[in-house]
Amino acid sequence: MVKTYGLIPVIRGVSLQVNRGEIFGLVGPSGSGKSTLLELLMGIRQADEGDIQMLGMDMKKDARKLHHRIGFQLQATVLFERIKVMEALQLFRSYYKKRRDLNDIISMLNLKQYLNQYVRSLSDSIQHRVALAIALVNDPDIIFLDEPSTGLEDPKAIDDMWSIIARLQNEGKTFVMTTQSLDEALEHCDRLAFLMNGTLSMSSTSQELMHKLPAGTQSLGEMHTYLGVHRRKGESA
Ligand SMILES: Nc1ncnc2c1ncn2[C@@H]1O[C@H](COP(=O)(O)OP(=O)(O)OP(=O)(O)O)[C@@H](O)[C@H]1O
Repeated sequence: MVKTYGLIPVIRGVSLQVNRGEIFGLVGPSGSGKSTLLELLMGIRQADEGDIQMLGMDMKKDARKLHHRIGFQLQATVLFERIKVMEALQLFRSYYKKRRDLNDIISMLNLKQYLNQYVRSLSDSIQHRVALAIALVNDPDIIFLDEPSTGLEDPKAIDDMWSIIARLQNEGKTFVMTTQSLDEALEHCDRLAFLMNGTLSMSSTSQELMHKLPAGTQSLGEMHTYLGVHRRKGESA
């Protein structure tokens, strides 16, 4: 895929495959093009070049059908802050024919006590749970998450989020997520792809990568230094 904003190329020829049932992480620093790539995959933006096949369908030809089979949690939750939690869930659920049981979503996300509260009155971490709940209303096969732990300062909230994602993966759901955190990606994603200036520098399973990385590699900067050294030597990382 290629995507240019005006004259500025943001995605410069990315090709990737995500396997059904896996948690796939797009890792990269701020501005590397992660959100844009995610938005292309979700069909929110159109690629200038390239095709997307998903669930046996073509994103251009079968966009409407595909939209019913995906869910997403973007970084901003401002869209629905002026309504109550239950109203937001019912509203988004009403857009779809296939729907997940609302009580199941409410109990999985532990939202019962907040249903009659305005979204804007809730803490960031609860708003985050509401956004994830909304991503589930159509019982999607593929769930896209844009930096899901950004804004969650409480470690318990982050652990809870990953437990919910693990439970959904056990049901067979596929996740495609972006993150700036190498640690988080290594711990929770089955496979990773590294995005830098709109190109993929590598994709690998987390297991393989953990064995290859020098002990103590923690940051994305160290990771890119490692990849750069290997590329200069003509080796595959
Ligand atoms: N609608 C737009 N019009 C023009 N440029 C844009 C637009 N959206 C993003 N960009 C630019 O494209 C580049 C990639 O942005 P993108 O948000 O995809 O990166 P990112 O890796 O997700 O960054 P972050 O982690 O900060 O969200 C940035 O330089 C950004 O300023």
